[in-house]
Amino acid sequence: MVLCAMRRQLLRSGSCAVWARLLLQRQSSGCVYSSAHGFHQEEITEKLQAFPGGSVDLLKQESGIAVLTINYPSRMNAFSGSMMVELEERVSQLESWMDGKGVIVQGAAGTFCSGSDLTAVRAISNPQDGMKMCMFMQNALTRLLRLPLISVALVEGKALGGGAELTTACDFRLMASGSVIQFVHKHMGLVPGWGGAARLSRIVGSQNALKLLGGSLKVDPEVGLQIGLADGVLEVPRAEEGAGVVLQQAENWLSHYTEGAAPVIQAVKKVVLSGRELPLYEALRTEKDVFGTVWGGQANLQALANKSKHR
Ligand SMILES: CCC(=O)SCCNC(=O)CCNC(=O)[C@H](O)C(C)(C)COP(=O)(O)OP(=O)(O)OC[C@H]1O[C@@H](n2cnc3c(N)ncnc32)[C@H](O)[C@@H]1OP(=O)(O)O
Repeated sequence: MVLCAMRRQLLRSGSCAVWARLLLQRQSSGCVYSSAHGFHQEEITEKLQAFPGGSVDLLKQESGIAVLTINYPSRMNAFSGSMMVELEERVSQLESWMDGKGVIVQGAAGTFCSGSDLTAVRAISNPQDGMKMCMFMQNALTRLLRLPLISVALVEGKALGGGAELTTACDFRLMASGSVIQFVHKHMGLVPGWGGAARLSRIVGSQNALKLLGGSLKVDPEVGLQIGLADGVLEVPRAEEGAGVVLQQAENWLSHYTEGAAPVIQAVKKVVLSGRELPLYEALRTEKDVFGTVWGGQANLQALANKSKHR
């Protein structure tokens, strides 16, 4: 409501650029829900902490590529309540990583994530708490998608339910041979609530999204490539399975897009993000602002001094 009033006032005063900047700031903070929507972060965090187990681990590497690991192998990396809270904390850490360029989201022990922990789901099955959990995860996953880092979901084994939704909160998806992404929500009497349906429709188009959700279809790497859900398939020879071989392949794949100075890579992500999320007029103005942050910057001056050629 407050934002709508501000928007009207800014539009009346012709300050569209200011509005666009405000919108982008709001977007980059990822606050889909705030107290104005009845969402109280501390209240839901406390409720989620009552369902502990597993962890979400973050490894920031000197290469500028971080690895975020969903780690609860005894439950096929399902999200416990405390893991949802940890996810949000890890996203905050990535938001303030000045040297970061990319992030790979993976599951521990050769499988991606089997969605929310059904033990917790059973215990908080009333609609009010379900909605609060849903708002919490939408906020966290929207902020993950809006990081100024290029993100890749590395899918090994199974990505089910909320796990499938998590893959859509990354810029790219790489599927290892034998892996499956499946929106099993319909079988659970549900629809996605972590923002997965909205993002999926944008990735594969609404026709394909309707098929995947309506049929709870199993997407293997071949189908994934066909419909544009997967951006690459990692073939892992049996003898080389395990021991981080797939992760290394994903890092190699991502490094094609993260080579260069961190401020430039972050700027690339920001202009694409604004193109993806803002109306054209506002995206153009944002692009100009981001351009201003790299023009005459260290990488730009260095390239000019080197008389770079692009043969
Ligand atoms: C946001 C909405 C949602 O995400 S709703 C949740 C959607 N996810 C599901 O319904 C997944 C249900 N699980 C399964 O279908 C199977 O366990 C899958 C993942 C296919 C693995 O099968 P399989 O390889 O045969 O192993 P398993 O069933 O013996 O599982 C190993 C242990 O992991 C557990 N597990 C698995 N998924 C979850 C989950 N989402 N929540 C809680 N626990 C889960 C299983 O119960 C099993 O535990 P245990 O060894 O029996 O103690």
